[in-house]
Amino acid sequence: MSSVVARAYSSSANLGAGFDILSLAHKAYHDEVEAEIVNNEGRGVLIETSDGIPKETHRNSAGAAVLSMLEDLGLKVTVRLKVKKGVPFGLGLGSSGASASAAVSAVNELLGLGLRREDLVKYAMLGEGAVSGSPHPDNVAASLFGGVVAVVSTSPIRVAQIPVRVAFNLLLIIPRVKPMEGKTRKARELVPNRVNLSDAVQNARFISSLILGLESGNRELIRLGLNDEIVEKARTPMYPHYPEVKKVALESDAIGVCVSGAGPSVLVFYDKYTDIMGLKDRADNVCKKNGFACDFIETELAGGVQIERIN
Ligand SMILES: Nc1ncnc2c1ncn2[C@@H]1O[C@H](COP(=O)(O)OP(=O)(O)OP(=O)(O)O)[C@@H](O)[C@H]1O
Ligand SMILES: N[C@@H](CCO)C(=O)O
Repeated sequence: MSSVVARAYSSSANLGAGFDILSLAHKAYHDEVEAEIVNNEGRGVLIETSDGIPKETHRNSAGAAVLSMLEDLGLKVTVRLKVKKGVPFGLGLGSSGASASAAVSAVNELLGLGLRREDLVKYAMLGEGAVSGSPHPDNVAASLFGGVVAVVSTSPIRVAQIPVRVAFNLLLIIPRVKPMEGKTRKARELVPNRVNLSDAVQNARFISSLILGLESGNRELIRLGLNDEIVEKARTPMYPHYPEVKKVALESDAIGVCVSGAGPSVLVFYDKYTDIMGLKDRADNVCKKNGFACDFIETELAGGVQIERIN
């Protein structure tokens, strides 16, 4: 019985003010999903995993994503997905998105569907919706495309890859805490439906600054762009450590800092001008002051989803 294995990397979404828009993939962690055909009698998705995530298809981001794909394309096939988690979940590292991205890519290859990556984003984000209550495209766009991406349209899906003309490294500051059940769902409930025009304009300025800074290699524009007047502020109760972690990181001359996805992890952009050792010490003290230790993962931009092997 043939099978296809796909690998998708972790991601940090909501770069600066880019809530549901700007995201990047990093090599910190990855998921692997193996897809195989069980039979051609009926439509179904079976989940095999021993990594602490739901085995029910509709509660698993990978299963829900693939089922939406089979239903939308009218395919009568039952597939099995063996999900091997590498991305820790519930920490803002795009874990549910990585599984969904790897799963739809493996099935696309397995069934020879020839779908474009935008099509795969459409299905993978439905997998995200099964987990967080609302389909958001940013994590899966980063895991599928790689690099830094902007989801510029959701109907139809359009993803722009942002050219990065500046050398930077990434530091993930990951609280060593028990993942909150349904963390992203709860975080999305905190986002206001109505905002002040002044805050919306300020966030548009931040997004402009971030994208222009990445494309031009302007360090100051990147730092300015990694701010958010709306979502990060609304969600601060979920990560009270963040404002002070950001403060000490900038005092250590980080390029810029933002919350990774829906948190609680924090993403730091840094380079040769950054006192990275001092930054980690200071951030570690802040975490301890908040009652928990943190892991510090130095990483870099990752590519998009990869078909690892076809058995
Ligand atoms: N394939 C999967 N991989 C990871 N988590 C999954 C998966 N399927 C369902 N889940 C559930 O989703 C939740 C984790 O997803 P959640 O969106 O809250 O955080 P995350 O994806 O790890 O980070 P982010 O904030 O970047 O989205 C957990 O409750 C987990 O049980
Ligand atoms: N944009 C999503 C990303 C989750 O990682 C959210 O913040 O809800």
